[in-house]
Amino acid sequence: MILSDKRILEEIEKGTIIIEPFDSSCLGTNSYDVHLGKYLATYKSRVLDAKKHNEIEHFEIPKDGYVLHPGTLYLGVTLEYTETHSHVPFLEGKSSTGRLGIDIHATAGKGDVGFCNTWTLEISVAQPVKIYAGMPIGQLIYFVVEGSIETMYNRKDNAKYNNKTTKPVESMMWKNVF
Ligand SMILES: Nc1ccn([C@H]2C[C@H](O)[C@@H](COP(=O)(O)OP(=O)(O)OP(=O)(O)O)O2)c(=O)n1
Repeated sequence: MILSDKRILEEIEKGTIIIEPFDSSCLGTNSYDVHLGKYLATYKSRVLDAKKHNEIEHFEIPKDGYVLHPGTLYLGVTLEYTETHSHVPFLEGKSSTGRLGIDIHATAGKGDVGFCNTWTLEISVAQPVKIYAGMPIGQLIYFVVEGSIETMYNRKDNAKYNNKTTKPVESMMWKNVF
């Protein structure tokens, strides 16, 4: 089950969902529109190694926009900081960004109950496209979770992406043992 607009508002009033900044005009019928934060990042190395810490460099999107090109993975970040304490949040694209050939996540759209942070976006494009800080970039949808939870994401010792930040965060796959 996915939360409706009214239900998302009720959860915000209860404090089980936090979205900062929040603007009720960003509520869709059963979603909330999120926006592109001002920082992007790219990996320093062209060849990535899943076992190693691949470092990134951050840069600010200029006021008059920044052109993304195919063949490069850009890490972006939502302007919105979110907390979700009782539902499973999912980050999805928007039809309007999809129609510009912009993908906002490579494979990971799911969030965890207890996730408290901005969302890192794994952005790739089908053809060159100029993007702007503050543009609508995706939407959050909230699923009802079935069953009780033993360990919330923000209580997990090995939660990799819960350190509060306004910048995109690189892959922490290197912390996995394999
Ligand atoms: N595009 C995305 C998708 C998810 N997340 C956040 C919300 C999730 O709660 C958190 C962890 O996502 P995953 O469980 O998919 O990631 P991992 O399994 O790699 O990390 P961990 O071991 O910390 O669970 O990252 C994000 O910032 N950007």
